[in-house]
Amino acid sequence: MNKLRLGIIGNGYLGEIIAGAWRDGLLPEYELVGIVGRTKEKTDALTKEMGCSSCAGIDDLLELKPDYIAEAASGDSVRDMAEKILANGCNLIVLSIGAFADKEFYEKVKATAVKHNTKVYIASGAVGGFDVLRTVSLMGEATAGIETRKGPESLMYTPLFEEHLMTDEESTMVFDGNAIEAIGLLPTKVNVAVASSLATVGPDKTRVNIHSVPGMIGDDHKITAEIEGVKAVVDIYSSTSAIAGWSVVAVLQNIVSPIVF
Ligand SMILES: NC(=O)C1=CN([C@@H]2O[C@H](COP(=O)(O)OP(=O)(O)OC[C@H]3O[C@@H](n4cnc5c(N)ncnc54)[C@H](O)[C@@H]3O)[C@@H](O)[C@H]2O)C=CC1
Ligand SMILES: O=C([O-])CC(=O)C(=O)O
Repeated sequence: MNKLRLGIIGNGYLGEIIAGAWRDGLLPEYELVGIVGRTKEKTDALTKEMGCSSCAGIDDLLELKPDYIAEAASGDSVRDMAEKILANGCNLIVLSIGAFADKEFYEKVKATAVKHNTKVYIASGAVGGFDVLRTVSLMGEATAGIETRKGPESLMYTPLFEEHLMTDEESTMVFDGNAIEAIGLLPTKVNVAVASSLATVGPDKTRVNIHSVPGMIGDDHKITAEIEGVKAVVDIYSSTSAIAGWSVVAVLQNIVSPIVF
């Protein structure tokens, strides 16, 4: 059987995890054809290791006729490339889901996918349980929210950081708003909030709280979706964001598996 052709956008931490899983034989139904990166030297080194093409941009990658592209780059890359990818008959797996907090863009992406018979897969990223969260949200007028806990160091260089957080002994709520506001303030750190909101009641209606927890390493995300008589809580702690890269590997396995989780 012909292998499905796989491309990756992003040559960083998560892109390397996806490529490494392919190299290590976890995705035998796929051929990794190319990786797009912004830094040529780094992309060349990674693609040499993988034995695939080094691509300077999305056009180079699309010339290789991929069936699936996994994005592990940035919100801007999704904004710039998603429609082009889908219109070229290629399916897209997204990690920088924050781009979809923009309803108009999200709707355009959906319409492009429908028109070209392609699909967008929202990877579970650093969280998960979208199946049950979505199920509960279908059952009635749900309320949904996500509470994120992280150490103060990981808030440095963001608008939420304040020096006292580094010496505080108690945890502090540093953000209370919706998923649109959250991704606006932290464009690379709360994709999980936007993904959870898309699975439930939408970015404008999903409540997001972020707590700075002294000494905490990694992130804990607790997502709740609730209607009268049913409550789902999904709580995921991870010391690094590697789980997000692995979630793309899980999507790619689901796509070819006779059993879908
Ligand atoms: N959904 C989720 O739960 C999570 C999502 N993420 C998101 O995944 C993405 C990747 O994260 P990491 O691998 O940790 O970041 P990283 O910074 O290690 O790697 C990203 C790489 O993509 C490249 N890149 C950025 N924009 C590009 C573009 N337009 N074209 C080509 N290459 C581009 C950068 O040069 C960089 O090497 C980020 O947007 C991050 O916010 C990260 C963690 C969890
Ligand atoms: O890794 C995490 O815990 C969450 C994250 O960066 C994101 O949602 O973008």
